[in-house]
Amino acid sequence: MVTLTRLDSAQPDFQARLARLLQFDDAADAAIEQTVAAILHDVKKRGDAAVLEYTERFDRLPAASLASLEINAAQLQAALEHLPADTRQALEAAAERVRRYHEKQTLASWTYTEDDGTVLGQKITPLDRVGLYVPGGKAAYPSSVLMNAIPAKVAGVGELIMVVPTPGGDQNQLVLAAAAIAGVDRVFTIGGAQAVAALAYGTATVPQVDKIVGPGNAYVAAAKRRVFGTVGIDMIAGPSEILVIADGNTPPEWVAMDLFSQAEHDEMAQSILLSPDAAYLDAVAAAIDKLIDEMPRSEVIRTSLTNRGALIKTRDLDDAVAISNTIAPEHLELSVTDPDALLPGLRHAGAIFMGKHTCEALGDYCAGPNHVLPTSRTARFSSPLGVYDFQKRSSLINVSQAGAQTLGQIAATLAYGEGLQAHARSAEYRLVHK
Ligand SMILES: NC(=O)c1ccc[n+]([C@@H]2O[C@H](COP(=O)([O-])OP(=O)(O)OC[C@H]3O[C@@H](n4cnc5c(N)ncnc54)[C@H](O)[C@@H]3O)[C@@H](O)[C@H]2O)c1
Ligand SMILES: N[C@H](CO)Cc1c[nH]c[nH+]1
Ligand SMILES: [Zn+2]
Repeated sequence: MVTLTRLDSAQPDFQARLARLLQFDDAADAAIEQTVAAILHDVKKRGDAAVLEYTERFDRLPAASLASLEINAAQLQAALEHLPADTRQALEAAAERVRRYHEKQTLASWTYTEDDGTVLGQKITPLDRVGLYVPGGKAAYPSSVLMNAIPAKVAGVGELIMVVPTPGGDQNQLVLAAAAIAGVDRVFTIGGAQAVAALAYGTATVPQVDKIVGPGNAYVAAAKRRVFGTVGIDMIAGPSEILVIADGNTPPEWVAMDLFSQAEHDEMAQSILLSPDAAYLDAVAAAIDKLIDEMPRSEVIRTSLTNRGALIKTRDLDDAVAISNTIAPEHLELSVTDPDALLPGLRHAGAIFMGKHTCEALGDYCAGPNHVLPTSRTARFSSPLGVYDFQKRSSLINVSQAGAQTLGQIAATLAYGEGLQAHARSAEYRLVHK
C-alpha cells in the first residue's frame, strides 16, 4: 500500500499544509552546496586532473585522461547505425517533431524608422558555443539530448558540447545515437558538478562554453547556480513534478500511471492529484495500490509518492485551478472533459497537457514542445527551454542628422541633470546649431 498525503481545500489549515508539501529539505541543500563549492573550486584550479578524480569517485569510471572520455563523431554515428530499426525510427520521428515545434520559436532581427529618419532595431545572434547537460546518474535520457540540442541547432549555435555521466562506463547507445541525430559536435562522458565546472571554466580538454543548459540532479543544479555569471544558464531545475486536475471522467488507472510517470524519475519528484470528486480520489488511490508492484522502479515511485505526493479534494474545478496556480507545477495535466474552459484561469505551469488523451509522457518524448521546464514553482517567472535561450539580442541605433537635433537636446538636458558633463557635451557636439 502507498500512503499519500490526503488534503482537503476546505480544511482551515489547508494553505499551511500545502506550503509544507511544497517545501524542500534545506539541511540537505546546505551539504550539497558545500560539496559543490569545493568541486567547482578544485576543477577551476586543477582542470582535467580534478574532473578525472571526481569522475572516478562519483561515477566509478577511472580513466587515464579526459580525452579518453570523449566520444568521437565516428562512435556517435556507429551508435546510430547499430540501433534496431524501430528504435532509430522512433528517435528520428521524435527529433523531427521537436525540430518542427522549435522552428516556430526562432526570433528574427527587426528594425523600424522614426519620422526623423532614425533607424532603431534589434539584432538576433546565436550563441557561439553552448554546453548541454544530459543527466545520466539514475537513468539515461536520450530524449533530453534531443530537447537540449535541437533548439540550439535551430537557433544556429556555433558549437554544441554535450556532457553526460556514464556510471561505471556503461555507455547508453540511444544517448549517443540521439547526439548524432541532433548534430551535437562533441560529447564527454562526465557529469555532476565537475562537468558543469569543466564547461564553465574550460580545462585543457573541455572547451569553455558561453552558456550551460539542461536538467540534472541537486548537484548539477547547485553547480549551475554557482557558475551563473561566468557563463549563462537556462534555469535551475529541481526534481520532476506533475500536477493532475481531474474531473473524474478519466479511468483511475490512467491517472495513477501518469502520477507514477514523474514519481519514477526521482525519490524527490512530486506527483499531485486535484479533484472535486472524493470518490474519484479514492479510486485513484486504489489504482495506485493495484499497479505499484507491477512497476520495475516501484521503490523509487513509492518513496516519491510517500515523500512528496498528495491527493487533494477541491471544492470545484475553479478551486483546483487556483490551487494549481499556487503550486505552479512543471507539468499540468487537465484530465477533464473541457480543458479549454480551464485555460483562461491558469497562470503558472511549465507545460499544460489538455484532455485525457494527452498524458505527460507524450510531451516527455515526442509531442514537439520541450521537456526541459521550470520546476519548484519557478513557472511563476520562467519558461520552457527554447530556441530563444540560444539566441541573444543586441539593440541597433542609427541616428539621422535630423534625429540628432532632438535627441541631442534631450540627452544633454538629462545628462546635465545627472551631473555627467562628458555625456552632455558628447550629445551637444551632434547639435548642428550649437
Ligand atoms: N527537467 C527535465 O527535463 C529532466 C529530464 C530528465 C531528468 N530530469 C531530472 O534530472 C535528475 C537526474 O538526476 P540523476 O542523478 O539521474 O543524474 P545527473 O546526471 O543529474 O547526476 C549524476 C551526477 O551527480 C553527481 N553526484 C551524485 N552523487 C553525488 C555526491 N554524493 N556528491 C557529489 N556528486 C554526486 C555525480 O557526479 C553524477 O555524475 C532527476 O532529478 C530527474 O528527475 C529532469
Ligand atoms: N519528465 C522529465 C522532465 O521533468 C523528462 C523526461 C525524460 N524522459 C522521461 N521524462
Ligand atoms: Zn518524465
